[in-house]
Amino acid sequence: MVKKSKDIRKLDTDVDKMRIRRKDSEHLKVKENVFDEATLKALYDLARKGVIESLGGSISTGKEANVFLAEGKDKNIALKIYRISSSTFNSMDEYIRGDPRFSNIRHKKKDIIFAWTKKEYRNLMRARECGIAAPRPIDTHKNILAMEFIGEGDKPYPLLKEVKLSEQSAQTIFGTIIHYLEILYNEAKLVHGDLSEYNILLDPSTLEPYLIDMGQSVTLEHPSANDFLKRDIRNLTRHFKKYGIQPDEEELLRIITEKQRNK
Ligand SMILES: Nc1ncnc2c1ncn2[C@@H]1O[C@H](COP(=O)(O)OP(=O)(O)OP(=O)(O)O)[C@@H](O)[C@H]1O
Ligand SMILES: [Mg+2]
Repeated sequence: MVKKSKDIRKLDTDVDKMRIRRKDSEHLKVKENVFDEATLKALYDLARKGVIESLGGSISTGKEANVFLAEGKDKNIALKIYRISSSTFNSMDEYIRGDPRFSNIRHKKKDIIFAWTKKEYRNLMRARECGIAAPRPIDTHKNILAMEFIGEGDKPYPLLKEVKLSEQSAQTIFGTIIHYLEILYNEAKLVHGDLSEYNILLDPSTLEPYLIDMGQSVTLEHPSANDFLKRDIRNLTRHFKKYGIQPDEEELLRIITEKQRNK
């Protein structure tokens, strides 16, 4: 039998704590369908590499992925684990097909999910490199993305959706987000593609908005990039309307895309 390192044994205990029952040495029955055998193996790999020291609690259970708090090298990290049995993977396929960076992947379900996870890693990296506030990606392996934890202590920052703002703060935050969209478009050459009050975390003390959930973000060559951008703008203006912010969506689109059009 392969000897397990201390860290991995610790991970084992943590996984047990999360009510994963060991059926036999080969099969592990999982809570909420998160840790199938391949995912567990991927978690072990990341533990062996020193990326994960222990697993914390669940932060979120989404349509395609679960997010967990984890302990990384002397700091908290967020682990986004895409479900291999995701039912919405057909829509992932659609986003990846139009993206030239992924033209050579075999279109097998698992490969698509792994490519999607890598895509989120790269998108976050590109956004960060251009100065956008977004979680710093730490590592990606199979269906797991390890990234900087955006929060205070063990508590993630609230979603923009959950925060009640003064009109003045709302105006500032809206301005920052539009500025980020412009940088994302012109420098990172990306469109977020699922931007809304659900995919922005807000630092309550500095009011810095962090863009998250960039798996579906596409490069400008994607045939639907401009439609996605229009939708992102529409979602944002819809949310900010309650603070009396009512910009012309066409005008925002023009501002964000201006530099590219003049090239
Ligand atoms: N880096 C992070 N730090 C802290 N909390 C995070 C981080 N990333 C995600 N979260 C939390 O987890 C939630 C879900 O994350 P995210 O939006 O990326 O996935 P999702 O919406 O479940 O994705 P999908 O809809 O594609 O399944 C977020 O709303 C946020 O509360
Ligand atoms: Mg989300």
